[in-house]
Parts: sequence; C-alpha cells; structure tokens
Amino acid sequence: MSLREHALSLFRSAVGTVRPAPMLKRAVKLQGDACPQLVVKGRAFPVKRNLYLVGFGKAVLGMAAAAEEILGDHLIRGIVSVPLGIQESLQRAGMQEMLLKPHSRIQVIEGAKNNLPDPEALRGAGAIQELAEGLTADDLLLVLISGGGSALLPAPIPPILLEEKEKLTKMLASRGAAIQELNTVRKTLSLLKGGGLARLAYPAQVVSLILSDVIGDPLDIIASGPTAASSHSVQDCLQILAKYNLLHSLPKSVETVLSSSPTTRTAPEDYSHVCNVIIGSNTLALDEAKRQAEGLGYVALILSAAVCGDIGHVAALYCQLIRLLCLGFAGLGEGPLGNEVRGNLLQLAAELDIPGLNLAEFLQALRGLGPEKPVCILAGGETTVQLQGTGKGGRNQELALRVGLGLHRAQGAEASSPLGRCEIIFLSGGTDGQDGPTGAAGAFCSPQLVDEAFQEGLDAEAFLSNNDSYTFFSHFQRGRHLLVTGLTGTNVMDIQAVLIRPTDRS
Ligand SMILES: Nc1ncnc2c1ncn2[C@@H]1O[C@H](COP(=O)(O)OP(=O)(O)OP(=O)(O)O)[C@@H](O)[C@H]1O
Ligand SMILES: O=C(O)[C@H](O)CO
Repeated sequence: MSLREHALSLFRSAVGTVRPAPMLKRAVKLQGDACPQLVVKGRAFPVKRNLYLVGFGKAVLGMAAAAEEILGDHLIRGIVSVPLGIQESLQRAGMQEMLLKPHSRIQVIEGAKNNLPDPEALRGAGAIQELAEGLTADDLLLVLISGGGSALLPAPIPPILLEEKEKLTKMLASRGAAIQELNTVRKTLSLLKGGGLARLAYPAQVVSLILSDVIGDPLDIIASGPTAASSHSVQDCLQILAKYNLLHSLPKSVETVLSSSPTTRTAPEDYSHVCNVIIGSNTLALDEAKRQAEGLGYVALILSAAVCGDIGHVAALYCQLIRLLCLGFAGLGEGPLGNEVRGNLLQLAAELDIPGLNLAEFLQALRGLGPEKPVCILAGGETTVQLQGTGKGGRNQELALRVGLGLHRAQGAEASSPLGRCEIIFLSGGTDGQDGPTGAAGAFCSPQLVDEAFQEGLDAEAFLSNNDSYTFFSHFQRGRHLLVTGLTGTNVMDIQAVLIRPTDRS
C-alpha cells in the first residue's frame, strides 16, 4: 500500500470510531432482564419503561437512531432538534443507519439553517423544555449532545427576542470571538444553556452523552453546556461584551437580563442528578488512528488533539516537524541543522500556545526513534483562517496546500535536502466530511505537489493567496489529492496525519 492509502485508511478508522452507532454501543448498554439497568461508562441506572430522550446537534440524529435501537421499549418518548435538511441529506447519501425507523418514538424537528437559530429551532427548544419540565423523580432523561447544539437549542431569557440574541451572537462571531467566549455569552442569555436543561429536568436523573467538537472537551462549552454546571458568571459575559466593543450597543432586553442576573457566581447548584459523559472526541479518534498505524508497521505518535491557532503558523510547525523527521532518517537529527529545526519548532509552539502541548517532551520522544520503521505523526484540532481572498476552500485543504508549499520551499532552499530522501505524505481532513463550503473533507500533499502542479500550469501560491484551495485541488491531477468522504454523520473537529519513510524502503 502507498503512504497515501495508509493515510486514508488511518483517517477512515479515526472517523469510524466516533461514528454514532459504534460510539453509542461502546458507551451505553442495557443489561439484565428481570431488573434492567442502563449502564453508562460503568454507572448503572435502573430502567423500567421510564426513559425519555432529547438531543440537539449536527450529529444527533444518528446518535438518536443508535440509542433507540439500544433502549428498545424502555424509551417512552423523545425529541431531537437537528439541522435543516439532514434527513434528506442522509437519505440521499444512503446512510439509512443514521435515520430513525418508521415507527420511532422520537420526534424530529429540523431547524437552524446555516447553523443559525431560527423559529424552528426555537420550537424544538420549546418542545424539549416542555418534556424536561414534565419529568418526575422516577424518570431518566437521556440527553444527546453534539456540535451545533447551541444554535439548535435557542431559548432566550424573556424579554430577549430570538432575533436580538442571534444578532448579538453573529456580531461577536464576526468580531473574532472564540467559541468559549461566544458560548459564555449564550449561556448567560439562555434558559436551557449553562446547565438550564438539567435544572429543569430535576428531579429526574439526567444522563448526557456528549460528542465533543471543542478543544479540550469542556463540558460547559460544548453546545453551551445545557446539562453542565457553568464555570462562568455574568461578570465574565460583561467582560467579553466589553472586549468586543458591544457593551454600549446592547438591546434593552439584553441589558434587562444582564442587570437582573447576580453579578458574582452564586452558591454552586446541585448537579448530583446529572451524569455527563464524553463519548466521542478528537482524542478518541486519534487513539484509534494510532492503533491502526502501529498495526500497519509505523512508529506512531500523537502530537496533540488541541492543535489550534493561525493556519500559517500551524503549517510552518508541520513543515519543520517533517524536516526534523527526515533529518533523523538521514542520521543528521543531532547535527547543527537538527538543532536549528528543533529551535524553530519550539519557537512556533510557543507562538501558537497549543493547550497541553509539551513540545520539548515530544521532541525528546522523537529522538528515541530508530531509522528502522516508518513514522506516523497524528494530530487534531481546529486552525483559524483569516479569509483574505474570494476563492473556495476550507481549513484542511488550505493547510495541506500551505504545507505542500512550505515543504517545496524547504527543499529548494537546501542543497541535497533530506526531504528528497524520504517519501512523505501529509493529510488534513475534517471529521464531519465537509471542509468549509466545499464537497471535500480535506486534502493530501507531498513535497512534490508544487512542482507537479506547476507542470499542469497551476500556481499553488496564487491559489493560496486567494484562499482558493478547493479550486486548486479540484484541478490538480483531476482532484486526486482531495480527500472526499461524503458526510460522515459525526464531528470531532479536524485530523492531521504525517507519514514518512526513507525512499529506499518504498
Ligand atoms: N475559502 C476558504 N478557504 C479556507 N477556509 C475557509 C474558506 N471558506 C471558509 N473557510 C473556513 O471554513 C470554516 C467554516 O466551515 P465549516 O462550516 O465546515 O466550519 P466548521 O467549524 O467545520 O463547522 P462545524 O461546526 O460543523 O465544525 C471556517 O473556519 C472558515 O474560516
Ligand atoms: O454548538 C456549539 O456551541 C458549538 O458547536 C460548540 O460545541
């Protein structure tokens, strides 16, 4: 198999492990005939036809279908709020297993067109609220949560209107607010976010199964944490609004809600009736890819599941890492060039400030690698693109193009570059199967990409400066380097894989 085929198979296995059905089956089991129990990650909850289900998020339909299969007759009723058109798209993609069966007990409400809250999503949130409020201490509420849940569960605190909240969220997003900031504001202005849903469901037992699309898997930020105690206060919200210069242009209704909320955090609320479990994450996907890579004969290492920051810096980090690995294969890793590259890497990592990444330790682990085996470096997260051009692309395709360009330049700058003595593949892909507004999930690149494209009359640098990575990869070798998976029905951010082996072994 070629490195490309290996990279593709690693990506597929990473995504496969966080697809709704396998994920639910790993996390939830119904056990015992006489006294049935729902066992979730080692905790057992007695069930006797007392189960209710709600869900909201882009991957929730498939999660609900898998959950209903597991719960059987114990499920009384459910409501899920999912993206507009998702049932039709899944049907068209032939993904029947992600659709509910004809006589399902779960009601589906589609809304939040373009990931923005709308009256349909509001209706979904209202129905979910009503269901939660009607539960008793004998009931168990299973909550399915995935990315996109914030827009699919809008319940602004009166007198705030949906349009007012939407406008504020849009303004924050367009001014560059991070998801942590955005959702801190959303929680303060919402009835169901920031633990609100769990509070309303009390005294029922609440079990939340969460597919994380946020770096670090913070329970109170993913989908704005409807079943998690919030670690933020109104003061935090005010600070964010001030940071983005919005404090003095707030609608009256928002001012009213903010001024009537306690400014400091009150005594911690009791969430002992809630069990929040992350059942899918970028880390889980990377762990699976690592296992597969080892099975394919690679020495596999995970760099981080939290790679974030400016895409240009992230691309530079990958290029330097690839250079270092090639130097290692050439036996030059400990020479002056190796030290220079390590220095560059440490500086880039310091600038990017990737949460939890100890690059010095990672570089130490690389030092221990022998030249015998091919190497696979895996990573995940979500980069940031500052759009300057008018082209078509996505984070992953742009990252692959940038890495391709960076490797080309590094090769050109060094006489007898060690890059030339290795076979190298870099892959970046969105686990949801859609990278930006394009039909691809991501792309592959190698150090030869720029030259080969040039021979076809394609100037990689020009495409890049217009953020036109999709057009580039669609034309280049007729799209051979595009990663096309179709919608996967899951989302744990993006995944990158670097595969390297010395040329003489290929
Ligand atoms: N022409 C482009 N080139 C590069 N990146 C782009 C381009 N157009 C959009 N993007 C990026 O694509 C992302 C938006 O696409 P998408 O809807 O897939 O986002 P997402 O964060 O993956 O959504 P989700 O919440 O489903 O994960 C943004 O990060 C945006 O900067
Ligand atoms: O829904 C949301 O808030 C985002 O997808 C983060 O989880």
